[in-house]
Amino acid sequence: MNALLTRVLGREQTEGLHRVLLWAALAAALQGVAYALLVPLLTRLLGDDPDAAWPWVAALAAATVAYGAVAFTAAVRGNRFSADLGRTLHHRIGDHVVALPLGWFDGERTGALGQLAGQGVVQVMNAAANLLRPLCIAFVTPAVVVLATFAFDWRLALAMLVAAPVAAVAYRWSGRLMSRVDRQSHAAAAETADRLVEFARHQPALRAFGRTAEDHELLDAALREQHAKARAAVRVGVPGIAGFALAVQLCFTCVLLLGTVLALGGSVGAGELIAVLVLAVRFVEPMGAAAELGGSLRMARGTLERLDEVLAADPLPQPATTAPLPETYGIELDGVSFGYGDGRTVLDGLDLRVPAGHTVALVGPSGSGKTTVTRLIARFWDATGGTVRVGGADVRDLTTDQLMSRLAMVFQDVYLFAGTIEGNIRAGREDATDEEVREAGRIARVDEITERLPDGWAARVGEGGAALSGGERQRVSLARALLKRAPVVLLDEATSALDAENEAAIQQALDVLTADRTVLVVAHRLDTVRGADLIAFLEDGRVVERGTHEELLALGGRYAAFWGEREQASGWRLAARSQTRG
Ligand SMILES: Nc1ncnc2c1ncn2[C@@H]1O[C@H](COP(=O)(O)OP(=O)(O)OP(=O)(O)O)[C@@H](O)[C@H]1O
Repeated sequence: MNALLTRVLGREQTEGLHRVLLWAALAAALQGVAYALLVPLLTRLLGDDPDAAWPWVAALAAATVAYGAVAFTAAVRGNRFSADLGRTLHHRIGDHVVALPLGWFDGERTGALGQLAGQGVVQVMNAAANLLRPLCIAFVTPAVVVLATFAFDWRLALAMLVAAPVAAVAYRWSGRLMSRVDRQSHAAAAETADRLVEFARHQPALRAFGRTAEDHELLDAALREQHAKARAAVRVGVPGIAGFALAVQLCFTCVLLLGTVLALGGSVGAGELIAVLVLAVRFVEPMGAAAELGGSLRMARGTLERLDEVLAADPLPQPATTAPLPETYGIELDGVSFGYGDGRTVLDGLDLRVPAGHTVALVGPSGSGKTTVTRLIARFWDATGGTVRVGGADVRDLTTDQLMSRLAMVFQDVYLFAGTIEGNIRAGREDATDEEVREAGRIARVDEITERLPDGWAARVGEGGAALSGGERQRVSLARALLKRAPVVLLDEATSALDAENEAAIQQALDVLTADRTVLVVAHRLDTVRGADLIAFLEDGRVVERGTHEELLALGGRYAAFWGEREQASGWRLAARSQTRG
């Protein structure tokens, strides 16, 4: 457990936790001492000379005041520690997650991570603030009570001591039962959370296909599974908790019986018996509370284990020493192989060169790996074989900042941050002047959009840019790329057709963005393909043909066939359009 804590919380916070535990244990011990003082106090009070009780009253008062002060300090420290812990955990998760390869963030993990960083961290914080003290009381107070009883009557103390392992065994048994169902319930809850997020996010698509909550099968199945697990938790959990409570009560009854037998035998007086019974109650009560605390403690432990898994995921390795920044800006892929981890090979010994200042177009059938090539250059993933170089430097020898400062990326799925239009453009280069930001905006014709909006450049774009149209989002993202002024441009051309206004604006911005740059373009427009300095035709993760448009047409191979199909398709589109107009 300690190793798990150190891994997840870090050394400093684990030491902090030990200090909080120490204060809580001290408070619990003082509470035990106060209870123990009841024995001589009650014995004197119920005996022949009640005045002899006064010194014990004073001792009890002193122990109670000391307990109050220490318990208050323990509570304050516990709460302060809990707040620090929340911050630390969020930082640790954040720092680690930003260094993970993008391959780590598949749909399921993202949902689970959200739950872990939100609900999970709160659970651990609550455990630190509200669980440690009662837990110490549950174990330390009874221990002090047993020790005190030894001073008074060793037979009763022994009976309590025997009762402790019985209760401990029952506690472990009920805990084991519960933790199995806890794990299953948690997995079911995480799956339901994922499906709910998916259901909420993809409402347009679901509605378009007439899917309501009832017939969204995945969500429905997840909800059913969660319900079943919740019922199983009750089925298994209730006997566990009841069994533990029974064991505790049995122990108490045994002590009670023994005390009564001893009192009847005359070896213990009535006053002592009452005192010892009070102690016995104080002995079993905190142990009973342990059963309820156990559930929350197990959940906190489960959360720590899941956090441990996240923190154990290998980050994208960063170079030990920083390589000098490349002077030239060509791209080279040498014998690059890659798969997404599902056993399928996506790129298979791929060789590709984009000389500095040239434009290479990647074409090929859908799924041939064109987008994957751009992702490996941007090091969203590391190639499993071969080398990817930018400006002659292996991308693995460059820090993320170095590599990203070289690249401007324009991908199909544009994401805008939920800020203003201006803020989104500025994200391309934070230290750009206002004039530079506006200039980039003007080139991508974002000014035409801001003129229409009441807040102009300060108009908010909504989450992911939802307040703008698809074409408008692309224009803002292009302005962002333009502002970056990176020497290497990776471009995944949009496949979807845009209206004439957006199309013209985007083309104009792209012309500026790619002029005199090293450009690798996943090309879909025939003009882009034809205008490239070199075309690489990809099939099954390899470059099967390369050359200029004319050379490849003359070759009469895969590219020529592809070109023929595309031309025919665009001919059909043109014909269809002129027919509808006519
Ligand atoms: N994140 C991912 N996880 C698993 N497999 C993936 C992932 N992204 C792509 N693939 C798979 O890798 C293969 C290549 O995909 P890629 O997107 O590179 O192809 P593409 O040539 O760009 O296709 P398209 O022209 O349709 O965009 C495909 O079979 C695809 O299913």
